[in-house]
Amino acid sequence: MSAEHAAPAAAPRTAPEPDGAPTGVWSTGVSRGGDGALSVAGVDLRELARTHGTPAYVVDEADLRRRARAFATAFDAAFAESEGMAGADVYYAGKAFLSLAVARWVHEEGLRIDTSTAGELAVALRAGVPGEAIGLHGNNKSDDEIRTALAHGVGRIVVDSLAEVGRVAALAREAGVRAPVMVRVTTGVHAGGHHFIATAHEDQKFGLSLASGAARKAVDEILAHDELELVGLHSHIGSQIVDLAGFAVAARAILGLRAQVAAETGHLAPEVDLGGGYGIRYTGADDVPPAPEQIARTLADAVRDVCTELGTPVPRISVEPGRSIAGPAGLTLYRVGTVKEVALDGGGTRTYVSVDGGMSDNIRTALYEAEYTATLADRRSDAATVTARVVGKHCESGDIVVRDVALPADVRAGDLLAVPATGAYGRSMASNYNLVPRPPVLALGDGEVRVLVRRETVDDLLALDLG
Ligand SMILES: Cc1ncc(COP(=O)(O)O)c(C=O)c1O
Ligand SMILES: N[C@@H](CCCC[NH3+])C(=O)O
Repeated sequence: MSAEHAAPAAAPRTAPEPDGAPTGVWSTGVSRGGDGALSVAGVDLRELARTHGTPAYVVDEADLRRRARAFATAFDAAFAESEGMAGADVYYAGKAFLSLAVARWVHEEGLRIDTSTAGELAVALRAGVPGEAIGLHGNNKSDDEIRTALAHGVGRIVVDSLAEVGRVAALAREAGVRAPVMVRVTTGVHAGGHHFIATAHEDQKFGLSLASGAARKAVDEILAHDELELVGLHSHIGSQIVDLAGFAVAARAILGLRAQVAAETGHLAPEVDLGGGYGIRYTGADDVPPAPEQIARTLADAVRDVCTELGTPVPRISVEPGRSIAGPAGLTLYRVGTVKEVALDGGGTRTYVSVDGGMSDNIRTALYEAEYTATLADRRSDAATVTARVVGKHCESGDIVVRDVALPADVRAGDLLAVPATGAYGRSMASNYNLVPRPPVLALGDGEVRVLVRRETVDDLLALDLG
């Protein structure tokens, strides 16, 4: 279990102060001014709230770009062909957060894009990312999704079931193309911050099992279809992982399958994708996750060692980080409304601080018991701290944004609260529960604000309702 989901400390902590460190909970562009207000990339969040309203997702463009570039640089270096490797590609996992601008940014920084639905695929294509630099995942792809992927020449369709082999082959035949496919292999490695986000153990919906022989069967069926080109094998073990050991175990398993297939069929898969899932910090009390350089080096060592043992050439490697690129680059800015003190059974009190968003803009606390922290964003306070819980405005007692945090006792209606590390799986998992319009995504850079995704309005919601 990762620190993200560890039992809360007895006394809640205050949020760490922004310090510009890339390993902190805040993006590197966050700072607190002399008057106590937070700013991001030179933009004062009080001014941002006045002009654009709250709640709002705030993205630090330079920080997101830097994280994307760090992955590209680290993997290029660790898998450099001069080192006896066959190179590496980094695919940004669009499910973390995808918009036209973000797709362009990460592509400009040297990344490809991993998509898992027609919607994500459409955004990546509209952003101008070439089909060959896009991958398509999905455990239940529609014919239309597969057709669109083939029509745009995506670089890989990651096959997730035996039934999909024949379907992709038929649609490739219909389109008159040869489909580049990978097989998503479940290696049996159980990893991830919460059991809902672990993806490579046997009893879940993703992939084809290595242990049962289903993965091998898919490989054989693909090799028997002229319309399909087996470009590689894929493993994704889970998400919010801070211990890299599981990746090495999965790499060993998947490289073993690749060697076995090569020995028995003569087909040596040119590529192996080791998935995403690298963890980030959410509270500051959690472990410092490995940096891209360490991740790339660890994976490169594991791949090199296993291939040497197996006597097979090293494949081209790809990875699919999402959270570790978008997560720390974002924060959510809320306005405090009702503040209520509640007596606790065992004595003491808890201060419920209601904000103008909640589980509709961040479902992760309710869904995974994820931990976050929060701080006043518009002022400094010297008041003693109280045990606080930041909650939303939804009709649900589980509508919690931050379960436990120490906030100044004078926290009051009208204050601004910032919750860090919400750049991944915040907006992308947002809902309209209670018909609450979803917040905008605002990119901040060089003192400028750019609206990446505008705020939804009640009229937007009514426009969908045809009576
Ligand atoms: C296949 C696949 N690739 C990549 C990712 C991205 O994971 P993360 O955002 O944790 O890096 C996921 C999500 O867990 C996934 O399912
Ligand atoms: N949505 C998850 C992780 C993605 C799982 C995708 N396989 C989260 O917020 O942590």
